[in-house]
Order: sequence, then C-alpha cells, then structure tokens
Amino acid sequence: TEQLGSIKRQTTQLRSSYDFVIVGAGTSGLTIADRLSQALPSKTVLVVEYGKVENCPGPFDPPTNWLEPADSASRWVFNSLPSTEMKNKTAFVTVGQVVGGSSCINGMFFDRGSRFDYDAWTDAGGPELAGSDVKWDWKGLFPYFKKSVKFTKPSPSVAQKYGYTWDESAYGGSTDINSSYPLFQWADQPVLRDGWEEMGIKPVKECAGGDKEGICWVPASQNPVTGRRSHAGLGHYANVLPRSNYDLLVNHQAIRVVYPKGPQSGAPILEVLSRGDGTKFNITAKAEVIISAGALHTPAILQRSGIGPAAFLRDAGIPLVLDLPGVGSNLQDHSGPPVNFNYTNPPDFFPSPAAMLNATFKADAIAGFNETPARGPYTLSLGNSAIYVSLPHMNPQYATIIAKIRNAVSSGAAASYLPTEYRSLPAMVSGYNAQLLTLADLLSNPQAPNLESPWATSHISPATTVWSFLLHPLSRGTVRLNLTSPLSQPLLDYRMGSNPIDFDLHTTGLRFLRRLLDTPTMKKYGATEVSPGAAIAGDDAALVEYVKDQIILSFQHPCCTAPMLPKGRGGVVGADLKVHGARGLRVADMSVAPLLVGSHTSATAYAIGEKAADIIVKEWKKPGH
Ligand SMILES: Cc1cc2nc3c(=O)[nH]c(=O)nc-3n(C[C@H](O)[C@H](O)[C@H](O)COP(=O)(O)OP(=O)(O)OC[C@H]3O[C@@H](n4cnc5c(N)ncnc54)[C@H](O)[C@@H]3O)c2cc1C
Repeated sequence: TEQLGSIKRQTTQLRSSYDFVIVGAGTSGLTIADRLSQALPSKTVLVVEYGKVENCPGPFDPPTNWLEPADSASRWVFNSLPSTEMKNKTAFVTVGQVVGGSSCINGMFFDRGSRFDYDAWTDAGGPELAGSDVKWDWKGLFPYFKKSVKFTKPSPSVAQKYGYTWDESAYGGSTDINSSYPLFQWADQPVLRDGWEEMGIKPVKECAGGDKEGICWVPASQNPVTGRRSHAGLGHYANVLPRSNYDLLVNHQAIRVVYPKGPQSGAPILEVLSRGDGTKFNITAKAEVIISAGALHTPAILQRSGIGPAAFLRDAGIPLVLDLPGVGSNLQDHSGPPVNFNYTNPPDFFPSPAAMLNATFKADAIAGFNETPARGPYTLSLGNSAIYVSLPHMNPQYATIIAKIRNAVSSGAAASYLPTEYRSLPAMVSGYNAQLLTLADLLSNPQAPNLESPWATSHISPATTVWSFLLHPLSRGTVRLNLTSPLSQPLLDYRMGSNPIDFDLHTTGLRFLRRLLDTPTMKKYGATEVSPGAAIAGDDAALVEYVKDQIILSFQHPCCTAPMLPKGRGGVVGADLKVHGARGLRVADMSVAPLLVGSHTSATAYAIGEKAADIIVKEWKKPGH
C-alpha cells in the first residue's frame, strides 16, 4: 500500500492544478513523468491513466498463452476493419490498459531498431527535421536508448552455456528498467541457429548498438535475478516513490483537450471522465499537456479535441480547432506470413517445450520460477533470438523492387495507394512520397534489415513454423473515432497490401525463409515443408495468394499515427514533439515515429520517452520559465 501512496482514484483527491499533465501511464508516459518529477522538483506532475494499477503483470509472469495476460482487464482488444487487399482479413491487436501500459502485457523481447531506421525518420522529415536543433536520427537517439535501461550481463557460466554475446558499450544506463538474458533456453534452440548460419547469415555480437543485420541474441525486459517482468509501472512509478510532486490518477479516461481561448493561448484544459461514477472533470495544466496514450488512443484523443483532418471532423460534427490531416494517418505495423514444416526425424533434445507435458518437469519449472535467483523455463518469455536480414541479402533482384517503389512516386501512382480522402491533399501526398523515397534508400542498404524471424526453439507447437516479419511496410492505414460511439475504442483500418509492392516484399521474405529447409542441419532432421511448398513458391501469383491467406496482420507493433514530420508532409508534431499550431501540447509515444522501426517497439517507446523528457526539462529550466 505504501507504493500506492500517490495513487488518486477520484478527482476530488487531486490538487487544484498541475504544471504537467501526462495522458497515459504507459511505456513512454511514465518515463516522462518520472524524469520530469525528478528533474523539476518544484513542478507538479499528474499522470491520468484509463486502467488500474493492480492488473499488471500480463503474460510470461509466469508465461501463459501468448496474447493471454493473466488478467484480461489489463488490455484493450481491437479487431480492425477488414483489409480488402488481404481477403478482408482483420487485424487482432491488443494494447495495455493498466499502469505500465503495453510494457505490462508485451512479449518482453527487448530489441532496438538498426541505426538506419532512425536515420530514416530524419530523412523522411526533410530539411526541417534534419536542420532542427533536436535530432531524432540514430546519433540523436542512441544516448537515450542507453539511458533508458540498465543492462545486466549474464554470468560467465550462463553465457557459455547458451552462447550469449553482448557488448556493454551499447548500454550504460542505471535506471530501473531491466534488460537481461534469461537463465534458461530450450536445448533445441541452436537447431535453427545452425540452420541460419548454414544459410550464410552471420552472428552479430551485439545488436543493440545500431548494427544488427544477421543473427542476434536479444535481451528480455526482465529482472536478471527474479526473472520477473520489468516494466514502466515499476521502474518509472512504484519503485521511484515517494515523490511529493508525482501524482497518478487511475481509472479515468482522458476525453479531449480544450482550448477555451484558441490553440495559441497556452496549455489546454484536459477533460477527463471517471470510469467509476461517469462524471466529467476538467484538469488544469499550468505548463503543458503531454499525450502518451499510445499509437491507437493518442489520435483518438486529438480527434475528439478537434485536432485532425478537417473533412473528417466536419462530418463528425466536431468543431475544428486545428486542421492536421496527419492525425490518425500513417498507421503501420509489422505483419507477415509463415513457413510451416515438419521433421520426419525430429531432433531429440532435452528439454524442449514438449517436456512441459511431463507433470514432474512442470512442477519443478514452477518451483524454479519462485526461487531466488529464479531458474528454469518460466524465466524464458517469448524468446531471445532472431534473424534480421536486409532486402539485398534476401533477393539478388532487389533492384527491381526498389525501381518499382521509385516509379510509383515519379509516376504519381503512389498517391492512389493512400486512403481516398488523402489523395487530393498535397501535404499527405508529398509526405507519403518522401517516405517511400526514404524507404527505397533504406531497403537498398545491405546493412538495413527488412525481415525479422524470431525463434526460441525448433519445436513451436503444433506445427513447426518460422514467421516472416515485414519490418518496413509501404502500405498506410488509419485510426479514426468511431462516430457512433466516440468515447469507445477508435476504428482501425490497417489497409494492408494497399501498396501492392508490399506483396513483393512479403514474397521475398517467404522465398528466403524457405531456404532454411535446404540446410544440412534441417535435412539431418528430415525437415519437410508443409506450406507454402515448392510448387506454390515457384508461381508468383500463387505465392501472393498464400500471403493473403496466411498473413498475420499485426505483430502488435502499431505506430506512427501522429508522426513527427513537417506539416507540409502530413506531420502532427515537430522535432520538439509540440503539436503543430498548438501551445502547451505535445505528443510522446509510439505515435510520433514517422516510420516503423525494424524491431519490436518497447525499447523505442522508452527512448522516445527519455528524449521527450530531456527536451521538456531543458525548455522549462531556461530562464524565464
Ligand atoms: C501483446 C503485445 C506484445 C508485444 N510484444 C512486444 C515485445 O515482445 N517487445 C517489444 O519491444 N514490444 C512489444 N510490444 C509493443 C510495445 O509494448 C509497445 O509498442 C509499447 O509499449 C508502446 O508504448 P506507448 O508508450 O506508445 O504506449 P502504451 O505503453 O500502450 O501506453 C499507453 C497508455 O495510455 C493509456 N491510455 C490510452 N487511452 C487513454 C485515455 N483516453 N485516457 C487515459 N489513459 C489512456 C493506456 O491505458 C496505456 O496505459 C507488444 C505489444 C503488445 C500489445
């Protein structure tokens, strides 16, 4: 209960005003709240969170079924609108709804993108971002990646047992967000690793330092001793208390920001709704409101505030405050199809996940998870290994795909891949063209991965499967208020495959992954392809059909819906994360990424939070504030 000292459950418990009001106690939001309340002790900070504080942890604490947190109240479940180019498939997407946000329910796979991914953010923004004092390229972000986690190297015996490698120069932070390697791997984990190496993919010693094309060990966001999840709700809230200027209001929905005297008049008022008794309340921010509600809810809050695409807001009957068509545009996520196979002569390693079917083994695993230090299978979350491969290394004919991307821009065809309402808006078209040209450069770079395939074992039941994650999709979706119920979850339109060149990228990934089955290691175990199969793989049209049939539309990494880009390129915030045209209002979470990164997204969300906090602290420490 002491930890809950500053928890507010009713607005009557709040102070009359706060300097900073942060919307969303998630991965980025709590990072910012922690840093501001620490660096600016004379200022007050309030975080407003929709969910509760009690519902974290999620899955892997110990692991339950993937995507099934121990407490389902800790998340939102979205089913997107159908993607017409993907046979009307819908994306199943979840996000955290709890103090800690999605860092409470995620897969704990704690990787960073490659340096080229972040350099691409600046490229896509053109001179305005490149020339800004604040830089969001790799060089500008790397110090914040370092600051955002405390890395604990594995003991020599564990490192030797599993072959973990690392380079501490990629780390160095001391904050209470842990990055560490688990004390357990399944004995058959090396089977795929051997296969990848035989395909010519090279092991990389450390993948968090900007260069990660190859085979990577990836740490987990977990405590190195207890094996438990490390998340923002602990590291940036409970474990930093008491702090007299840091309050957290739970179980309240931020509805919208209101500018009684116009968006240039100073920090807006935040309107919140109690989920307990349904009352509405206004919270006064003296300095700033910072929206960190995640890539799906941040654009909904802005749209309810009258900040968004003018035509949409008019149709919705919401008075226009700022015409920013980029709000809720530019939705991206990782997606991809699988290659399925069986072993006719399966590797007989012990333990493999099949051992969990044995009651004695499982009982020992549970006991081990509760020891200190913890040990055994339950200390392993989603896994810790992945390959990251560039387009040139997958496809010798990659230049044809790059030419298609460039031609789509020069011919004007690219605009027709955007949602209809954007095709006549010059800023949206020019921003998308700039993104595509940036991505054409990125995808041509042999050191910039465009495929990820993570694994933890050679036996992923029921079938043996390797997934192809398309790291840099070209299609763009939208997030829009649900006009029949504007306070409920927004509508997601993923529009996967709306840029047809994405199919070339998906089929490249599939063709590349299939080569795993030709390696000596896989042949030794009699690996036999189940799908897509050689006959289909030789036939472009059939392989595209396979992609449409088998693709998973979301690997739970939605982003980019309030992008940091100039207004003339469809942007919503500038390099200082201030909403274009508004005073006292910033956005800081995965929505501000202009382009999806080639990694899972929590490490980037923490780094965005760290950098945002630094920008804000510097501004408010200036004389005159
Ligand atoms: C199931 C799952 C698995 C994942 N696996 C991984 C993984 O293995 N590795 C990895 O790196 N990443 C993973 N991710 C992605 C990663 O966790 C997220 O991208 C990242 O945590 C997002 O951070 P954020 O700060 O943008 O938003 P969040 O952390 O989602 O925070 C947003 C917060 O805002 C709150 N909120 C929303 N609307 C309102 C409102 N109106 N009023 C008040 N509060 C509001 C939410 O409740 C939430 O607490 C996964 C995500 C999910 C969902």
